[in-house]
Amino acid sequence: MSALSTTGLSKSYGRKPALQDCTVELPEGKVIGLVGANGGGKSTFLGLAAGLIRPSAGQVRVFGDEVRGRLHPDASYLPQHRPLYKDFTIAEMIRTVGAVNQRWSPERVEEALAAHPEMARSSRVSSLSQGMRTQLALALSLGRLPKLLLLDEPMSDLDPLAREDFLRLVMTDVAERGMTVVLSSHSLGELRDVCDHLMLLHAGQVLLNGDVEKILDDHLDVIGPADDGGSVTGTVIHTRRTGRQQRSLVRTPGSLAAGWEGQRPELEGLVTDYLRARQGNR
Ligand SMILES: Nc1ncnc2c1ncn2[C@@H]1O[C@H](COP(=O)(O)OP(=O)(O)OP(=O)(O)O)[C@@H](O)[C@H]1O
Repeated sequence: MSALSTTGLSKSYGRKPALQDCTVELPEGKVIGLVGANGGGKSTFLGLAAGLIRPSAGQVRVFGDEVRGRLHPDASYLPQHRPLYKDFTIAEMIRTVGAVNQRWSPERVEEALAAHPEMARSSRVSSLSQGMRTQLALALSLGRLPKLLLLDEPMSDLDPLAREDFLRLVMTDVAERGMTVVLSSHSLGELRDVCDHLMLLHAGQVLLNGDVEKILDDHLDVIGPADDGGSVTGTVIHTRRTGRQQRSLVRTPGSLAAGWEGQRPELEGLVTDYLRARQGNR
């Protein structure tokens, strides 16, 4: 079964479409990287999956159950603005979230915070740095022992060591409990290390959705003479010309003509080429 599936899912704010006719299946037990340019629809997609945003059309299902205006009991959602009460202490926050969740593991919260002795349980949320708030919010999300964890740009305010700790915590639950993670990020380098599956959104449309290795296998970076573009077979996603050479990202390439060389693309370059093709060269 898919952890998360959508059918014809659309969301408009007024007349402005933020997500258009999105039909995807996101596999269970995998780490799914949700990427795209600013305003591409990533937060909207995650908000819809969490039941916090009402669709304009279409459906979202989590483990087969239609999401209707509330978070699925097997899901946790960490939005970009961390959902914490500023006047509460850390201990009060943990108790409060624990009290409203039937499935709750205070031990998991403590494990998640163990690497941060500086976060005294008597500290008020208002006194925590942005990164500390993210760590607390993640610990609370993991305390629900979710089967699906939805994370909206979770690492944007973490330092490099905290990012490593963050990913290690999440990957432990993926490995030990088969948790599925949908993780939006602008840092493709970071995603490359942890993601099995990639979903690329641009202007509310799904440009790519699939297993990362399969996506990379389906593409080729080809380099050849600038005046010989007609020899390239397959779907050319994006081309750049420099002097007498041209470099193209090609989907489902055929055999290469004489004078051309090809190599498997890197994930970062592939995503950038898809976005450049939509936005014009910059
Ligand atoms: N509450 C809202 N009211 C009106 N428009 C909105 C609202 N939320 C998002 N939008 C618009 O919907 C589109 C998608 O926004 P969204 O925040 O989902 O993108 P994103 O991919 O998460 O962007 P970013 O990478 O910048 O965080 C954008 O054009 C944005 O301006």
